[in-house]
Amino acid sequence: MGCSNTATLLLSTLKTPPYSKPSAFRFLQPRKLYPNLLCLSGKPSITPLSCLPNSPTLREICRNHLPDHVLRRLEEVGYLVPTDVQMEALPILFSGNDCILHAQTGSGKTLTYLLLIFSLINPKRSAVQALIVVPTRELGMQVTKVARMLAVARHMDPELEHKSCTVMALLDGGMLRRHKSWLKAEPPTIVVATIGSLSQMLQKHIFKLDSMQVLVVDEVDFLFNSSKQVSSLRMLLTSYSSCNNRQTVFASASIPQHRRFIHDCIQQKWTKGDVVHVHVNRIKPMPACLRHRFVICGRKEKHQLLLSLLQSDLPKSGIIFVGEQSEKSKKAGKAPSTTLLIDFLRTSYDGSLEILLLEEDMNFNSRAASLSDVRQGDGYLLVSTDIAARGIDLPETTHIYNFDLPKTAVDYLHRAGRTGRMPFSDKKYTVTNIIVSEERFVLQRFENELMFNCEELTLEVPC
Ligand SMILES: Nc1ncnc2c1ncn2[C@@H]1O[C@H](COP(=O)(O)OP(=O)(O)OP(=O)(O)O)[C@@H](O)[C@H]1O
Repeated sequence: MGCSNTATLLLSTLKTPPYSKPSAFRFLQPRKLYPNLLCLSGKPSITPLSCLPNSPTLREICRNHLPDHVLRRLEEVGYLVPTDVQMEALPILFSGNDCILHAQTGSGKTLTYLLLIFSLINPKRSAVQALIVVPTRELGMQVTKVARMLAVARHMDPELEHKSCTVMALLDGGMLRRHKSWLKAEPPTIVVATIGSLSQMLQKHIFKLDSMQVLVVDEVDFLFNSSKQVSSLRMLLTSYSSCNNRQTVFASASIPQHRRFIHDCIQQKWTKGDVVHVHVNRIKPMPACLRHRFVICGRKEKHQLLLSLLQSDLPKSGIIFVGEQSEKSKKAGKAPSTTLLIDFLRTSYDGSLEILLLEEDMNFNSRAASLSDVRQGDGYLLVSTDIAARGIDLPETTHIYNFDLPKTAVDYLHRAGRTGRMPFSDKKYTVTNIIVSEERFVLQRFENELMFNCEELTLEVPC
């Protein structure tokens, strides 16, 4: 495209909230309702707790709880300094408490709960000792990869040298028959599962939870909100296992109505009564490294505008979020917006990034292929629906584009959080919303709810 596009930043009414003090501290806030309940809440801080002078290393926090070979493995892969959520939550988890990990996207919740698991499992025992429940196959594959990365640590004790812990991914779209034989022959130490596949195994009594010491539910708010998954999840939490026999961890960057949720956890016996709510960056849920912008245009100009943005931003890698196709549009036989956008980009985009698609309607193999291409390539533009919005960790992503606005503020938070996933980097990452003028008030609502500021960007639309 030969036309120039000059980006001019307009309107930057930065909100300066009274809480943005550059101090980092924590406080204990006992709840009236549950005197035993601890709520650890880190106030927003410019300096992360983990970067303050004299803050402990990850090894120091984990020293008396993790075997030495796992500690060494952590350092080999570069996990030296704890993130804030790791620093706050690990001592609580190691002391045996159930925990609700409530911290920003990209803050390191996965490693937090995995370190608890590795502190408790005994590789000599042939039984499933930890279960991690995730909402999607893609997130399950990612968590499995991190768990296996820790599991390859070689034991120094010659008796245990060849007895490393095993990690099974029991995910929708997998080969359940093969898993069945594996579970019967030699149960894995850790299972990462989607609720559908797990429930099938539990119903057929192929899989028992008698020896489970840790149960983790990742993206817990999403699972409780999903009409397809919630009843199986409740069964897992109460009928198939008892909170007294296990340590329970719920994790998410968003737990709307968290007091209500904690109340339910205790009442329904999903957790023990002294569950601790670790709430990091309580008042500022959106990572500070994200810069948010919006561009207003007509509906028909969106494709061209996205192209102009890609040409001026030059992302290293980016994710373009598109809304799900409505049932009405499907029935009318129309092509989904994802297909239209992919076709447009493949013919008009002349940059170096690979254009890839990820959406729910693709079969599991194509979905896996897209993600593996994303991880192996030199740079990508991933066009996706909200299936990529939760948990997916692609640290190379520098730009997020909301080609269609998400439905809720929580969805916005998770989409935006697919970038800015380098805990100790001081780089800035960009989230851009391409909206029509009537959507401005929706975006404003998200800004108010999530306490961030979105700047307007005016582009000279190409002729
Ligand atoms: N202590 C650490 N040091 C360096 N990098 C870390 C550390 N802990 C986690 N990370 C990295 O931070 C990135 C984000 O971690 P993770 O995927 O656990 O985030 P999360 O809190 O689960 O985010 P989300 O809510 O979006 O799922 C990962 O790439 C991970 O490898």
